[in-house]
Amino acid sequence: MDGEHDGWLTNGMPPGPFPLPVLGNLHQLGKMPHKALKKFSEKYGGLTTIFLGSVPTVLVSDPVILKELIITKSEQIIDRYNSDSAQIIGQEKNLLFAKGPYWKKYRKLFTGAMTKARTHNIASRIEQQAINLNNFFGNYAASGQPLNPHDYIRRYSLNGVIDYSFSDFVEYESETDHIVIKAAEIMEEILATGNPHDYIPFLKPFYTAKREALGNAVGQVWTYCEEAINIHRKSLNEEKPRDLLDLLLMEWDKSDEKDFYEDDGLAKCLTDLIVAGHETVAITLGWLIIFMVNNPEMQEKVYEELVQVVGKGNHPTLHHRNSTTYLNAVLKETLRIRTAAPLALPRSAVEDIEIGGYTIPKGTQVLMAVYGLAMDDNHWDSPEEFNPDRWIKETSSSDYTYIPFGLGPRMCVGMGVAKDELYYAASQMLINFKWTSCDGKPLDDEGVSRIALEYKQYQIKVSKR
Ligand code: HEM
Repeated sequence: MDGEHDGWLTNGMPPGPFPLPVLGNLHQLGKMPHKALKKFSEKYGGLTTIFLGSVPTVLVSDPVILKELIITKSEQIIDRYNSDSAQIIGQEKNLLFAKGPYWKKYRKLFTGAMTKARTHNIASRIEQQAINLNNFFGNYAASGQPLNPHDYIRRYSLNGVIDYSFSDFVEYESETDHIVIKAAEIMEEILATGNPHDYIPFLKPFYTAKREALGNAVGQVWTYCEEAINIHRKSLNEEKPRDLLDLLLMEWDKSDEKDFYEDDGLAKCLTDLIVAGHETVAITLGWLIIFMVNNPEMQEKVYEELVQVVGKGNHPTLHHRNSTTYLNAVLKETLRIRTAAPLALPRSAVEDIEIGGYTIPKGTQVLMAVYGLAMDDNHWDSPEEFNPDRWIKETSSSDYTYIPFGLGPRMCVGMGVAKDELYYAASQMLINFKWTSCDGKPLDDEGVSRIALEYKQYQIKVSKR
């Protein structure tokens, strides 16, 4: 079947808006691309072709087609699409952007080590970071000053990853020149705004300085990870693994494919945990605070549930998670309504794929409409409403319409860590403090669209319970 680009035939690809030379449809995405893309899906259907500059891209927004493509045909869509920036970040040697058998082998190593991390209670490192964050908020509450939580929740999410992975962390109170914080900030700033040369290759020469800055920042994190590998290898005690890196070295040692792995590849994959795990968790916590401030009765309900399950003066732990139904629903709803990765991460068609009566040609970039699916009123009652009860009443058809961590064999490898980090921080923050707006008005809940769907920074009052 031929798709129509508003009258323009696309050789069997799904329909979509008419693309301009050079720009493609970039000019139609505006300041909120996730919303513009949702409108395209509504107009053209569950498979829509758009051109991001010169990059042909298929957006998948139908849950049935999504399941067929990402689960049933998973091998045909397992690779990532590598933009120029992605190439700089990973050189196709990292988990985020590598392809084929290389990716599979490193993914196996990480999945194995992360599963073992559960039995060795490595998540207790994250718990300690949540306690440190709350001690910091405690000092702030005592001062009575308005708080912009942005920098501190970011530091928590970074600490969560580097403590869990390397037994390293930075203090909340101090100015720090920790190499990873500086490098992560540079990387995120460069990536967040999007890079036109990723879509319009002839612009590359105009972005030399930016490309070099990205390469230098990521290079510093590789060096940090390589040094951590050396130190861990010398001090590893297999009886008492301290963190994820210890467990990775142990998995490597017992692997049938021991000779395949290299320090260079491991360092690049470890770098991903920082790149992919820092902003995403911090942004989700930032949104959680907004929705709790704007819905004081829900905040109160979470508090009461925590007091009942955990007891006042006690630290919530993962053992309490199964009993805090309402808090779990609040976290799920936050990840639905303001998902940090509204288009997940781009996949690439490994070969020509026949689906839904159309062809997705080999090499085409494929995006999952994470935001579009989560906000589709064909699948959700009043999707624009923050309503944790929808998860308790189970009235939603959430299977393939709720995919904040992606789908299939290439879904987020850090999902378990992310959920632990979110639970620890949220439970501590909400049992210990009351969060209110400074002027009694609701906080902005629209946000700004950068590479992630970010909140606008805000100030709030935090008072001790
Ligand atoms: C709220 C927090 C997070 C969200 C919403 C999120 C979301 C995602 C999504 C949508 C993908 C792409 C999945 C796909 O293609 O199907 C992904 C991949 C990935 N995420 Fe996360 N993530 C989060 C936290 C984390 C954390 C904490 C880590 C590390 C500890 C992490 C590490 C990764 C890595 C390494 C990949 C690439 C996996 C691969 O290609 O094999 N993420 N994440």
